[in-house]
Amino acid sequence: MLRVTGTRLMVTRLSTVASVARTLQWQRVSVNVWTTRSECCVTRQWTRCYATAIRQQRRGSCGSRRPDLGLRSRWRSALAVGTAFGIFAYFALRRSHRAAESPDGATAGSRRDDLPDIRRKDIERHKDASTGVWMTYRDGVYDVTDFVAEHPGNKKILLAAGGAVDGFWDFYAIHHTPHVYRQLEELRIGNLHPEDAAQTPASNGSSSKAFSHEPRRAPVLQVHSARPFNAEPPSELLVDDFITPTTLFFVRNHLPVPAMVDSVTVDGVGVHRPVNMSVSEMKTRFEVITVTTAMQCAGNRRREMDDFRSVKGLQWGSAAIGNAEWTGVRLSDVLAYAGVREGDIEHVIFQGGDSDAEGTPYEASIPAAIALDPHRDVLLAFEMNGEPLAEDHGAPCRVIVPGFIGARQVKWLRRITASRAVSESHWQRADYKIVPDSFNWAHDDISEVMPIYEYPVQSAICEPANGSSLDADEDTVVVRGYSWSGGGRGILGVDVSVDEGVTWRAARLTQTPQGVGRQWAWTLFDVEAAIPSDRRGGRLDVMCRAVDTAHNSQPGDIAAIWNQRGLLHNACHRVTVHVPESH
Ligand code: HEM
Repeated sequence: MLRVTGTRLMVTRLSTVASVARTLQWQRVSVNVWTTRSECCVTRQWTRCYATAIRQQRRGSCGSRRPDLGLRSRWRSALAVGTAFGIFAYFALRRSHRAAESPDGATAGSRRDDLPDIRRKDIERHKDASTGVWMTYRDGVYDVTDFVAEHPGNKKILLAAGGAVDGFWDFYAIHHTPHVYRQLEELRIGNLHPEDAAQTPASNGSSSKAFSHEPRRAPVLQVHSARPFNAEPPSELLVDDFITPTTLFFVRNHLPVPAMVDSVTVDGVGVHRPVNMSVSEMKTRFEVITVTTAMQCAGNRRREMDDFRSVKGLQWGSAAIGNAEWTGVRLSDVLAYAGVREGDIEHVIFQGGDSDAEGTPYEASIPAAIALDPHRDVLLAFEMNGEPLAEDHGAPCRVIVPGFIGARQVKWLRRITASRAVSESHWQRADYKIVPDSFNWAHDDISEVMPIYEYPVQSAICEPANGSSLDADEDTVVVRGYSWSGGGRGILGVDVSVDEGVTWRAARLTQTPQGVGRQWAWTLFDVEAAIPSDRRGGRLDVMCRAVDTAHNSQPGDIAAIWNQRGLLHNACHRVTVHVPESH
């Protein structure tokens, strides 16, 4: 990899260098030159590029004539354009560096004067690993070859190989975040040639139709992605109620909300009696129960992990969690009715009604031992907090798997399949997995990595809010937050520190009685702590850490659990507040 930080030019593969050089008709430029990690060396190459272009313009050359790149003519050209180019290059580079460093919706994919123009026909030739994979976004050209294996959306990215991502991102609008723009610009190799830019196909409007079932949402939600909708409430509001109001419950949609269909089928290995039933049939055929359980997105607190070291994914704060009362029928009853027996199957697959641009539905699976165990309280739920499910939460019926990450609790449930293997979906096989730093994306197989199911022990401070200012009249600070552990493990205690972890105080816990091993609901905690006098007029760090009933505690720092998808961030939580001088 050749990285030239001075110009923010990043070229990821030698083959790319060669291809760019070919594109620009630099056949005589030795690729060896490019491997030198010297900024001025590369700058010289770009100088040549401009020089050649200017020479061609003077000659009225259409570019089909190969420029003379012999040593003497190179120097003559460089001298001829030297001064003018220096001034021009300085301002051009400065402008494009700014765009490259912190691209936003306006600057991502905009032209950069420090990069070459590349013709569409050359981009179209780069469609697979043998040629390298290139694609465009607006006026930008990107080499994503090495990124494909690491792409959180897996092979989907190849749909845009050799072409434009713009239309795909109308649908997968989860990409329109500063975070993705930044990653994208790191892969930048050039500009789409101005003559080809006009031909980039516009959106055909199909994404608007796909998103025609989106419901109205509470304005209080902080939106991370509008399409598909992903949002969380302000964390201070989370601790006001033990049961999170539905309108404040975080929403994690991978795909557009589908049209409502009231039918769930059961099929697959060992199914002697295929089932196709509506919610009202479920209610009459099976016992209806209510389970109080927290649900947490596997990406909750990702933003903190990203602050430590960059990760890939939506920048969730600490409120991608909620605690609700879910009413429905036991999955174990439904599977028994269909004739499925333990021993026949290894996994149960859930298919949602939401599907991607190619019509592939969202899918996830859970181990059969969990699905068939009535004590695990896995539900086909049709009510949340005493009301029929809201559209954003899977109406009319969704799966609830207490103690598991949210991604396995499939919304808009259409189909349940008893199976010997896990779901084939990319969300099961390639995403929602944590790989070690040693994982080699080019050679190791992500589908061999264990999927995440249960959540580890977690706690977070919701009040005071990070970055807020305490009241000057107060000598104490009231700290409130939530705690939870996956797998039915309850919370034994939560400790809070206001002196950088030197001393800790036990917080008061608010819990609901649930059976041992079935403690699905969260625990709220609060404590009032004296503000250390030496903090007046400065900042105060407030920390919390929880211990679950299996005596697991939260890791002290992020380094040990950092992973590139930013999943399961449960390191000790810390907020920093300002303490004014007392009056
Ligand atoms: C070209 C550069 C691209 C970059 C830098 C990129 C980056 C990302 C990132 C960071 C995510 C994680 C989002 C999250 O879960 O929070 C993601 C997810 C995804 N991407 Fe891309 N992507 C690219 C191209 C594409 C293309 C061309 C497609 C489709 C044709 C695509 C389809 C998807 C899908 C389906 C997901 C999963 C969404 C989900 O599970 O919610 N991506 N991508």
